[in-house]
Amino acid sequence: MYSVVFMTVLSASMTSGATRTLDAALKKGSTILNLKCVDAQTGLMGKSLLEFQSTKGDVLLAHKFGIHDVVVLKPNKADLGSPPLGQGVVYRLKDSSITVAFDDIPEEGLNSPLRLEKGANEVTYRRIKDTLIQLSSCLHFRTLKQFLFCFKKDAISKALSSKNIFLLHGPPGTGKTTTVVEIILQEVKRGSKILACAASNIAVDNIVERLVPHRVKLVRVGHPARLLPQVLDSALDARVLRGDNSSLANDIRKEMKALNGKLLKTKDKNSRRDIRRELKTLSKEERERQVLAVADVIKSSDVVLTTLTGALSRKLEGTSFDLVIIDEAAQALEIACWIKGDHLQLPPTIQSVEAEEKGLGRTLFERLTDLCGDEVTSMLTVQYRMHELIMTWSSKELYNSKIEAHPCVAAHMLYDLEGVKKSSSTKPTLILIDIAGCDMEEKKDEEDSRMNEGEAEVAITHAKRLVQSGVQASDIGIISPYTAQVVLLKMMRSNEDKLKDMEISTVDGFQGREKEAIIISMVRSNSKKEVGFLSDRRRMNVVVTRARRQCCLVCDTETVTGDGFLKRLIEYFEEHGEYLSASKYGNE
Ligand SMILES: Nc1ncnc2c1ncn2[C@@H]1O[C@H](COP(=O)(O)OP(=O)(O)OP(=O)(O)O)[C@@H](O)[C@H]1O
Repeated sequence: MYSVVFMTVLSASMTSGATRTLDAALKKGSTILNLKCVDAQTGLMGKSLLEFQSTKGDVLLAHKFGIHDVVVLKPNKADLGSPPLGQGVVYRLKDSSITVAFDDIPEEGLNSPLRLEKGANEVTYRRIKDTLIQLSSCLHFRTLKQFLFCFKKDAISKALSSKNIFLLHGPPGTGKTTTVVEIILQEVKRGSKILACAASNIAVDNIVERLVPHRVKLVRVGHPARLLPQVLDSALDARVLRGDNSSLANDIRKEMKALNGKLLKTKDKNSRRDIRRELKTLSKEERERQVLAVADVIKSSDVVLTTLTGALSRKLEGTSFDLVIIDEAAQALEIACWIKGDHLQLPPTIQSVEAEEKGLGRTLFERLTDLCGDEVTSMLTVQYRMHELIMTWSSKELYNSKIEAHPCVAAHMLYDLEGVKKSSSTKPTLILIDIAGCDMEEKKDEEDSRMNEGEAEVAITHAKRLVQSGVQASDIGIISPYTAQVVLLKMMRSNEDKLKDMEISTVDGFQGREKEAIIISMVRSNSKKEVGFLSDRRRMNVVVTRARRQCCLVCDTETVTGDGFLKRLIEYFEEHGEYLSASKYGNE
């Protein structure tokens, strides 16, 4: 019964985001029309990188494509539901071009006008659906009642000695990821082969980044265009290229590159067919070599890291593991994981309201917590990230005041960092910059995401002041819950050379990560006091607790205090931090 409900809601979740007409897709920015292919290269570990530009002018029309998005390529005039020429992942974006990584170069149609559509990740969908079918015949939740739950001081030894399932729960900064890394290191020493997964690519990359300095034999399985640049060296494709089979595969790729170039220039139909045939043969040969090379890399790795759905990759078929670790399990769809997390941080992202209402939003982590009641409410309580003032709001609001700050971080200040001066910008731990009454109303973009230009300017100004006081740009992060605001902030950053290493992202891009200084741009500013999903406690909990030494909140207090939860947040900042009006925080 449970699986039938899931199957229905899963389909609902897949179809709810679909656009019904081309006009609507254009309006939503989920389609780019009138493109021509201007370059084809073999790169990024054997993928075909095709660059597209507008047939009409220099700059691409406004769109909502982002790096890592799954896209499909179609002839310009094809019907909305028609089969694509190919499916790929956005690899590079410029104002005037978009580069997509394809597994294979599309066979036909590259010489005619083209369009790109944002696509659903069908591989993920198919894998989840297959898993659900398999689970429906063998799922017995009650057998999961036996598991361990413990405090961090015992966490590593208990995890190492537990026979079946071990569940680790901890509020922000209490060292869950650090503990997972330590467990992996110790298990590797004991000769275990480990599969480490998480719901999102970024959470997997966090573990890879922390393991790399320990020189563990590891491999990160996943599409290279979707990985953080810092972990590309550990990617399966990179390791395959460094393997024994790689020199032959390299020669094949060089040949393919030359042929791809020739294909673009050739007009004669027969010659084009011959080239395509040759490319097909080469591509097959390369793939066979790759299968062997991939098997070698997986076999020789002690730790394999991938997303939950990536773990169902054919590349891992036939490999067995001694230990499976699921990081950020509280953010994972139950179907996707069969355990570490915090159910008071980000929940899974679900597109369909119907799917969420019918139970897709519930995670295995929550289910286990509920099933076992008080037995499982123990949690790690000492955190090693935040100044006490930053931590206390989250602790009181979400964890019954149970979190403590370790003395090594409880009073650490921004100006304690090497090279940072004590200034009016670096002295406060909490800053509230109020845009109320400053004529900085929110706006909607074409896809209904919200932005606030005035607020973005204030956030950038504060970041510049921090840098002037000696804070490294790479130690600063700006988080906004709205994608349109993130895009706007990134555009503003591109004009500020000194801020180029500052990270700007939505909340999801920051889960599991931290920065010395975090600036939050809340965006909402309207007379109706509408706050949308800002009132999601779990989301705001993640945002505030990414900050180690300073948390700066930029918002319209008149608007956001319309919500009781946000009102308490504002009052906390007013009471314990520095209050400034945006009018006195002029642009520089
Ligand atoms: N025992 C420890 N001693 C000193 N520092 C620690 C210890 N454990 C963790 N840390 C540091 O505390 C910070 C937070 O750790 P970590 O990222 O592992 O926490 P987390 O529980 O996974 O956080 P979150 O869920 O909020 O992302 C990191 O900077 C980490 O290096």
